[in-house]
Amino acid sequence: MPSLSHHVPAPAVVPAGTTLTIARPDDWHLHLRDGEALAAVLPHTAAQFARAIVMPNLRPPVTTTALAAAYRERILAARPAGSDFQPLMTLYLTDNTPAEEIRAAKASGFVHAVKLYPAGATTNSDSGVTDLRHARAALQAMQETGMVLAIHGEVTDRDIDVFDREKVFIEHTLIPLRREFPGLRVVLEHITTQDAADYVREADGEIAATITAHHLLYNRNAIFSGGLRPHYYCLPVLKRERHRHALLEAATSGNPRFFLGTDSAPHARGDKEADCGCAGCYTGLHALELYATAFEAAGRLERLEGFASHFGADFYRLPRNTGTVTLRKQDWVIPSELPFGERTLVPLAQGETLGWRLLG
Ligand SMILES: NC(=O)N[C@@H](CC(=O)O)C(=O)O
Ligand SMILES: [Zn+2]
Ligand SMILES: [Zn+2]
Repeated sequence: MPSLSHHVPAPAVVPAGTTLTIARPDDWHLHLRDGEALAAVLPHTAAQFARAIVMPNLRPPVTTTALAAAYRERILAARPAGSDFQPLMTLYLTDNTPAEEIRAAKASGFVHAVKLYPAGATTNSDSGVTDLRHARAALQAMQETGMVLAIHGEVTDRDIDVFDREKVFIEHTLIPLRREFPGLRVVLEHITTQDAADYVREADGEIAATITAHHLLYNRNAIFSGGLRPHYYCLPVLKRERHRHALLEAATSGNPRFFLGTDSAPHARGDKEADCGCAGCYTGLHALELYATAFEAAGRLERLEGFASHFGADFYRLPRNTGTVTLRKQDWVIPSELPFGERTLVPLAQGETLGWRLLG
């Protein structure tokens, strides 16, 4: 039986040829990069999603509404002919973000979230927040205006084991932050642990979480299967099977606090296959098909639409999309690499057979 060889096997339950039609989905966590990388990856996302929350971790980062406006124009200009894809912009929070910048972002109508990267946590996070005390004025303005705070939830302390950084962040940073700003609207991004799923399900106030396809399909064995596999390395890193299982349970539960965010994070092949390889999995090409594979394995395909097409828009207080997309149960082989400007890009599960295909 064809399957993704490093993902945890599960019986296919749907016969070949079956179709699944859902409302047009959105991606609530996406890296589009800039320049020729943007041009290479945007057509994939635009074919899959109506809108996406676009992460601001460019070099230099998108720290102001003016920079976000210019980036938005570059994305719109890079769309394939006829595409109505809409980028939803974000600002990169720093130690020095003034409250007025938050108010300007809110007033713009095109900035939908402010992103917290703890300094040093992940790709291009060196301008991130070193101590949340420095960001108090901005956080206060976010709470007042209803601006969403999107969080990369990992501590950066070198003494904390890399597999524990999300859990420790929730205890040491997120809970105190939400106690100080109980009205802040929070999305905990790309959750990877049972601890995060339990916290988001049970916490008071306005909180939600995005979940990637790769964290639903793989546990940390995928990184070490027969050798070191850099294309399965992302941050927060894949965790144990019990965590994958808890994430799959959350994503397919129908709870509107959990919704789709691919965290598709393209890096050129040579930047991942390196002495110090970059973190990030590229799923922009085949995100919906990967999610459908995970939901099918859980026996919950009927819950994909809420997760992919309804709950994120509701949380962000945006209208749900009109129109539909259709997936068909049909085998196809994921390309082994894709053009990426002058370089190449390796999609997640390259060369393997995927059992769902988005009809164009
Ligand atoms: N997820 C990743 O592994 N990498 C992301 C950054 C991020 O989302 O933390 C990137 O920009 O490459
Ligand atoms: Zn992140
Ligand atoms: Zn990301």
